[in-house]
Amino acid sequence: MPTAQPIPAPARLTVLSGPSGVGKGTVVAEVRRRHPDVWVSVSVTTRRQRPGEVDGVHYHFLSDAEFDRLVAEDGLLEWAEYAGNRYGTPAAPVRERLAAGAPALLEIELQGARQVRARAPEAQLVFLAPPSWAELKSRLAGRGSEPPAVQERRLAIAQAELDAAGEFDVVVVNDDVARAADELVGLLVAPSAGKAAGASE
Ligand SMILES: Nc1nc2c(ncn2[C@@H]2O[C@H](COP(=O)(O)OP(=O)(O)O)[C@@H](O)[C@H]2O)c(=O)[nH]1
Ligand SMILES: Nc1ncnc2c1ncn2[C@@H]1O[C@H](COP(=O)(O)OP(=O)(O)O)[C@@H](O)[C@H]1O
Repeated sequence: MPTAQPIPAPARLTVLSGPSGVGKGTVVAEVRRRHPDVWVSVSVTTRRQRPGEVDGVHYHFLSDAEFDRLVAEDGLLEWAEYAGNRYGTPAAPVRERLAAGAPALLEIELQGARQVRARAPEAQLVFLAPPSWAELKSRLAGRGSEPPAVQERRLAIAQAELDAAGEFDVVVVNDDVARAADELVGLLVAPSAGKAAGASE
């Protein structure tokens, strides 16, 4: 568990989580298409680069040793192992962004979201949910970026992630990309409405 300094408050930090294949990347891309000024953290990962992914844009792709070094240096705001690879949020860019009073968006998995909650209780946690389990399976398979065994592994994790949706401040259902992007934009720009207005029971 990282021990770097706490994030300055009250700047708005939003975390978007949800199971693999639910459409996090697609919805965030739509938000950025409409609002290029929305800043999204670029994570580091030890996962292998997929075709079409650009180093430094989609992720910073690191070796295990490079990732170890960042952890040792306390350079990550949070990090987690997911389906056999490690992923983490570089702390400095997020801290700079928030210190400047500008919103920051992290797209990370459940363990990382919990770490952010522990370190920055004022952060807004948003869970992106699929309209149904069948639809989640078909999106993950339809993307075709992982072999079936990896898809199965991600679906097993997805079940646990869906069970944790109640820990989040807001649940956004990704039934339609444009609608879900609208809802996310509303949460990003509302100064503090997310936690109060969107809190799920
Ligand atoms: N904790 C944590 N999770 C991350 C980070 N970056 C990405 N993830 C999550 O890692 C999981 C796997 O990401 P990826 O391999 O890109 O697959 P995809 O999101 O299904 O396309 C997803 O749930 C991401 O949201 C990070 O910096 N920290
Ligand atoms: N609202 C939606 N309706 C139908 N398909 C979607 C929707 N959102 C995303 N998808 C598709 O689902 C697949 C997984 O989306 P992706 O953004 O890669 O998910 P994640 O980043 O959560 O793993 C992609 O093929 C994407 O085009």
